[in-house]
Amino acid sequence: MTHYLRSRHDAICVGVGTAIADDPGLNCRIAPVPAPAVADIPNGKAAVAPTPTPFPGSVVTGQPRPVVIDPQLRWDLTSQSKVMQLARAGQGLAPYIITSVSEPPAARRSLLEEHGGKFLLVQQTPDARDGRQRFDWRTILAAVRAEGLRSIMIEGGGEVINSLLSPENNELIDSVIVTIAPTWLGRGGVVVSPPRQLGEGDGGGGDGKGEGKGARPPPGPAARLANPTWLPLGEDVVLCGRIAK
Ligand SMILES: NC(=O)C1=CN([C@@H]2O[C@H](COP(=O)(O)OP(=O)(O)OC[C@H]3O[C@@H](n4cnc5c(N)ncnc54)[C@H](OP(=O)(O)O)[C@@H]3O)[C@@H](O)[C@H]2O)C=CC1
Ligand SMILES: Nc1nc(O)c(N)c(N[C@@H]2O[C@H](COP(=O)(O)O)[C@@H](O)[C@H]2O)n1
Repeated sequence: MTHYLRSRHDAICVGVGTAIADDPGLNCRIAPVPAPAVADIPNGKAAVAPTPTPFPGSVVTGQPRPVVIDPQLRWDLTSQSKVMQLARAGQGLAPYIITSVSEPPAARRSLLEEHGGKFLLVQQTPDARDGRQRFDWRTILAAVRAEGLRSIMIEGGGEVINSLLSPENNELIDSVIVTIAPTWLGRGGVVVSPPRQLGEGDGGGGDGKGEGKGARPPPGPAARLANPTWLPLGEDVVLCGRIAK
């Protein structure tokens, strides 16, 4: 499923936490999946949803562009990083690294550019919730779009997914695909639990403990997927849906 989805997007995105933890390849390791021929569709009706064509204007060539969110350049990218080895072997593309470091180390920039990657300089702004300097997802997507990339799969990890699933970003998400495997990941597993929107309350902005005037508004309804589809796939179940409005 992951590689099928990678084959359908111009770009795939992970956070620096994933890049450091996994040294991922971030390439597509299946051949492009063709749309089913009409003759293959039983009784003239599709037994499964037809394979979607890539987004209009997409530059999909079989390999997605890895996009790594690394504001402080914590990822020690070297010529031996898997993504760079795959780029040299013609089995993947070198990453675009979204950073707020205006002058990345010259050697790393040269290495990246020799492989066809680049740094994309993006300014961070204070997060409305905690004041931390963060990238706004609209700015990230605009920077990716300016490179001619028209579709992006946000693959992980937990912090990236939580930040994108924040209520204020819901309108940016076309669809959500979750694979559920019969596995407990344990303490080191990825926890996805985006913040919940506050509901209509008295809005007093108090300490959140009290009742009535001055208390924090109660939480609004929990976020849900609309029209969810559950598909068994081997031992796993794949959940697809759109964010409910
Ligand atoms: N099962 C699955 O499908 C997947 C699992 N994973 C797993 O996820 C784990 C890593 O997850 P996690 O540790 O949460 O790390 P992430 O990969 O989510 O990266 C988090 C880092 O990315 C940067 N970042 C994320 N969002 C923003 C933003 N809006 N603005 C600025 N910077 C941002 C921050 O870097 P900084 O701290 O430098 O500010 C942050 O610490 C790995 O173990 C990996 O195996 C990963 C992908 C898929
Ligand atoms: N196990 C798993 N299932 C998925 O559905 C995933 N999207 C991932 N994602 C991440 O993919 C990376 C694997 O490395 P390659 O890029 O394929 O070399 C790794 O970062 C996983 O955390 N994983």
